[in-house]
Amino acid sequence: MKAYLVLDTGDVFEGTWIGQPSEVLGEVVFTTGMTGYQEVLTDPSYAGQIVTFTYPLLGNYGIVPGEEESVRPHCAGVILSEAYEQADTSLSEWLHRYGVTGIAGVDTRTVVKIIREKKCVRGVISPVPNPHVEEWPDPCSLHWVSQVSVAKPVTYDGEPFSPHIVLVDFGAKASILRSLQELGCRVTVVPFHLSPSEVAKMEPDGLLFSNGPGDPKALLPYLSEWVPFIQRIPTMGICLGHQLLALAMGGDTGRLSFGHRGSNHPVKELETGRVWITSQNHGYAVREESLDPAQWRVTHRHIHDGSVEGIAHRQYPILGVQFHPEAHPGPSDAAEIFQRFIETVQQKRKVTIHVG
Ligand SMILES: NC(=O)CC[C@H](N)C(=O)O
Repeated sequence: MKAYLVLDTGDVFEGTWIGQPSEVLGEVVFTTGMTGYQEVLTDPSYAGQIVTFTYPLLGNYGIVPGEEESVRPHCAGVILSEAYEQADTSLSEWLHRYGVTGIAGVDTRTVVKIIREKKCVRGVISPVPNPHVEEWPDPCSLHWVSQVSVAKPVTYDGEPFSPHIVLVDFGAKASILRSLQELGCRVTVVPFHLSPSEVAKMEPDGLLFSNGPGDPKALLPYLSEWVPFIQRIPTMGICLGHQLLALAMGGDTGRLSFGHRGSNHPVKELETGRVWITSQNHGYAVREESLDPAQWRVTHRHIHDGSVEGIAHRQYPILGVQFHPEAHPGPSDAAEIFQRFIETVQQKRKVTIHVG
């Protein structure tokens, strides 16, 4: 049986199935990393999306236990050129185990060119070349975050006297938790819908708003409640979390013309002029013109399109980064962001202890 990739632009690609043969639909995005397919496929931020890998060979180093970013793959589907099937655990077997659908043998270069030209492209992986689509999934639905956030709070002990960070889970990658643990922190991961006053009872020294899937505006109803807390408790946001902090404080977000996804995105730190190669996965970004310069400082910018990649509040201890300092996949040039956040947390603790 043949597999077809049918785009809403009218383009049709014929290929072969990998993973679980079934019909899936979603936004078609592309990622440019040369390695790290397992981390990409298990990154919860891809929930609802069909991911095209631009690197032409996938599966060549198998599936490596411990390299997951969550317990299972979350993307709706996978598009690739060639799948290598000789590894101990093959990619196709692994996708099949989790019911994830994929199509191989696709001219991914052409798919990417179409996305770059048309900006937002939706598609279907189907056993027929003319599938009937009743309704496209809505990226601005709460469904995506709801299905990837933890069900109830979980605490991970840290080193004695270490700060307590509450990680608000919108679909957090495991490497974010690991990065905080490496710095000795005690971490409590909480569901995204837990009320901020419940979180405050946990006496966090710092808050971290995680990455996650979908349009950040789906979370608007939850944000105003957080404002008094993020003005008081040092808070950092990563990717979706960064977008949410901007929205909460009156900023706006919008779609990029096409997303930044891959392990090779250059970002400039404006204060030092240093360029980091960063890991990225986002289709939305904070709109610079929506940020009041009296309140916000843009700290990082994408070298390719100049979009906002980092912000810091001038008055409150809030910082956000659009890229992924936890890497996985990709380089750890930006890992020091965690260090800086924890320093701010420690500073605030000292002041509080001193004053209190
Ligand atoms: N990795 C993320 O957190 C992605 C954020 C958001 N879903 C976007 O696409 O922009």
